[in-house]
Amino acid sequence: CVLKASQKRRPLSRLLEQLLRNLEKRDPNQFFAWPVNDNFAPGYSTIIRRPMDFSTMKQKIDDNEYRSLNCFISDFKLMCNNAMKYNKPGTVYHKAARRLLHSGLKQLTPQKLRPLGDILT
Ligand SMILES: CC(=O)c1cc(-c2ccccc2)c2ncccn12
Repeated sequence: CVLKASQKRRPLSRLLEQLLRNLEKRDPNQFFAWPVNDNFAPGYSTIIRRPMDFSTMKQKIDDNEYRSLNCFISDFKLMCNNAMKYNKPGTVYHKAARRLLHSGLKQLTPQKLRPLGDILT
């Protein structure tokens, strides 16, 4: 069937969804899939002022809240840095965040993204 204009995905949204799926694959334990719950992480909401997780990023894509790739990358970095702030070095979550940040950013370099063409300009 023909997609109505309202259903047509914006090129940037399609790209961000693809990048998000790629980043989620690097979180096999799904530590970053959902907002961190204070019941699992005592005091989390007082220590971390701007929580972020993959489900929230997905919702922001669907709500067209990302005006650019850089805003998307900022939320990804925020999510990883929150985990490295709240969790002590050496913990499974701190290590997973560091690894996710480094491997994720390698996928988001201009060299990797250039083939996607002028969609990013
Ligand atoms: C990302 C993060 O900081 C995190 C994820 C989790 C988490 C726990 C269970 C299932 C999914 C994520 C968590 N638990 C305790 C302390 C911190 N965390």
